[in-house]
Amino acid sequence: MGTMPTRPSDMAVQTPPPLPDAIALIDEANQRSLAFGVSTDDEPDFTSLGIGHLKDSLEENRFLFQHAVPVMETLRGQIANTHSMVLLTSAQGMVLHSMGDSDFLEKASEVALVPGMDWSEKTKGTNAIGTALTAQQAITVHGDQHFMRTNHALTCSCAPILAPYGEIVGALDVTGDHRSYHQHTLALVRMSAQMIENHMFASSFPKAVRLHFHARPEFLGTLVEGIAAFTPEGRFLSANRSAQFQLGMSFGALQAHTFSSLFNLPMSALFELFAGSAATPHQLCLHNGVSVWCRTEVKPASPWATPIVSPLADAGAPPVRIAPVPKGQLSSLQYLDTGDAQLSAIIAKLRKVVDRDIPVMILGETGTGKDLLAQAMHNDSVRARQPFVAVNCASIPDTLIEAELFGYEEGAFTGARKKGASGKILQAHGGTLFLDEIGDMPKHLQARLLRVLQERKVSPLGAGKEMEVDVTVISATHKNLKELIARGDFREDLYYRLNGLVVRLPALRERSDFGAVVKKVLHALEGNAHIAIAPQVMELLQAYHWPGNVRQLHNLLRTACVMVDDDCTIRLEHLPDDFLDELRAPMHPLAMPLPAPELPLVPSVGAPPLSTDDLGEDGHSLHDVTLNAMAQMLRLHKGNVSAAAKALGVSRNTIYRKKNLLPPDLLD
Ligand SMILES: Nc1ncnc2c1ncn2[C@@H]1O[C@H](COP(=O)(O)OP(=O)(O)OP(=O)(O)O)[C@@H](O)[C@H]1O
Repeated sequence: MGTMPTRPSDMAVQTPPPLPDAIALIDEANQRSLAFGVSTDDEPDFTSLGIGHLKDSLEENRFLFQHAVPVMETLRGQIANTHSMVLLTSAQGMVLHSMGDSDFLEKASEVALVPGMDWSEKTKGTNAIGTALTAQQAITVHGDQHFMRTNHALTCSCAPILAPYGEIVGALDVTGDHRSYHQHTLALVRMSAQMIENHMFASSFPKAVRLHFHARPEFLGTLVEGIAAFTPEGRFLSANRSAQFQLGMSFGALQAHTFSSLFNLPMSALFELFAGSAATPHQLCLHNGVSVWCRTEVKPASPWATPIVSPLADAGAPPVRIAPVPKGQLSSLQYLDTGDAQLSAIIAKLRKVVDRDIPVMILGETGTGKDLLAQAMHNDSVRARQPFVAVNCASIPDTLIEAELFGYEEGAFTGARKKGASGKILQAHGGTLFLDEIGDMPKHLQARLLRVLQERKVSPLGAGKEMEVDVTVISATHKNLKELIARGDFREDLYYRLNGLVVRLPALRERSDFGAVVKKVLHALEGNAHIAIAPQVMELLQAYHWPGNVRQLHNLLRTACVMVDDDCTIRLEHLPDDFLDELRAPMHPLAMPLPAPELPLVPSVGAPPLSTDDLGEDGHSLHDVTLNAMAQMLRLHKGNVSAAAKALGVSRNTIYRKKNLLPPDLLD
């Protein structure tokens, strides 16, 4: 390091103390920042790239964008109310898309954290986005670790995203107020980046032989399974991170291999093995002697893995996200009718309009089940076998929404794909078009949408011709459209076109069937229907105000189900810390003396960072991270529970309680 100043300010680093690896990365980044001529006192640069570049970059990164947005939405749900935002960037560090807490979004725009801005180290010095992209690894850059003083109020965790052919295509970042720092954020960001990678992988090799494998059969179909793609002749095409880890080889090294050199089996034997049922896993032996469970079936691990593409979708284009037909029990209006009088009345009304070509508008707070209700209506209609296409108007940037909705012809604009694209309205032909967050539809497109609804014809950009389209339209919003109309932000004629029947879903706190909803959610969380809830916890849950409604309940129960002990009962100690903290807060209406929290279950300072290969099952819950931290520490300490517990800052009993959830043979 020589005598070069390696820190951007003379202030001491505040919380969190960085891991040694991170210190080295930040030192190197600071040296690069100096070499680039960035000054610690530079002001945020709002002019660097501009909107023209953004449009081109969005078009260039369309595939990444489509697969990242649904994951970003999930991540946003997990970090809701933490004064943070989720950002997607290009491989060069340009912000492509952002979403998050509205109060923080406002502040973020003051430090140029908005789409179109460049966060490479060249312009911003050390920062999580630029540094993760340069160092090609996930990192948290906190407070005054940022090179520029103007960014010292931020805490940022970022992970690069790899394309199916191994190159970095972008980065996923969570940035927040430095006072809202949380140790789990980096692991969440890593898992989410890996999820995006797996979704891109799943839609990249439709004709290849895809092998899903893991040493433990229960991990097949989860975020941590290895996926490798081969040509039908057995030539290696690609492998995700977990596959590379399990096969013990980098992407580059794998390229010299074939299916038979990696799995000790000729390709023909693989076809024979799975001839009966591709869904049944079989055990194979890897070239390194490790035995793994495999399947070749392309099972949708998520809504994005095997999208239903309507006959009109263009052949060569990366598939768009089309909302999945939900699982059996989630599929009907009857399923959603769980005894609340308001909801029953709504469902009775909706039953009357199904198949009557009456546009339905669903109002309701976030997480009340608007999307689910729209899917239920579709599934109960004669259109059930046709596509259900969901468009979230809030998550598509203004610059892309026109092309996304209406489609475009070859060469319609700079960067347009060779064969053009059909657009989501045409993709919904014969089925249902669900326009979520319709209040966010840009004003200039409202008139075009109105014409489509009135004339039942679409003209893709640059096509110069109209195509007939037959869709049932369901829209939803949590905004007050009447207010938007009064402000001139929403067209009144479109409003009247969409509101054939308007229903307002009650907030969870207003519902009288809380117990039934809890049961339904536990049921929907596969394998957890048998889990009970202690009366004290049920009372607390019932009295809570649930700002995130059923989504929040779903997330909380999913976490609690992972934490339960052998008696399968959710007690207070199984609830997430942030939820208990909220209840403990003196200002909270339910504030009550709850037992003190256990120390956080994260690796102590100096412990190695979590590896994505050790991450938990569904990639959504903080407690998966907890289990993985435990597994990693146990491995590191060769199964010594005392040492692992000490490193994690928890009691030995905490680890023993999770014994059944940890990989076998880990505990001494
Ligand atoms: N009745 C229910 N039973 C089980 N799960 C439900 C129910 N209603 C909603 N959920 C779950 O809650 C979550 C949120 O539901 P959904 O996406 O339909 O809400 P939303 O109102 O459309 O939210 P947003 O306005 O934020 O888009 C989903 O995980 C969904 O499966």
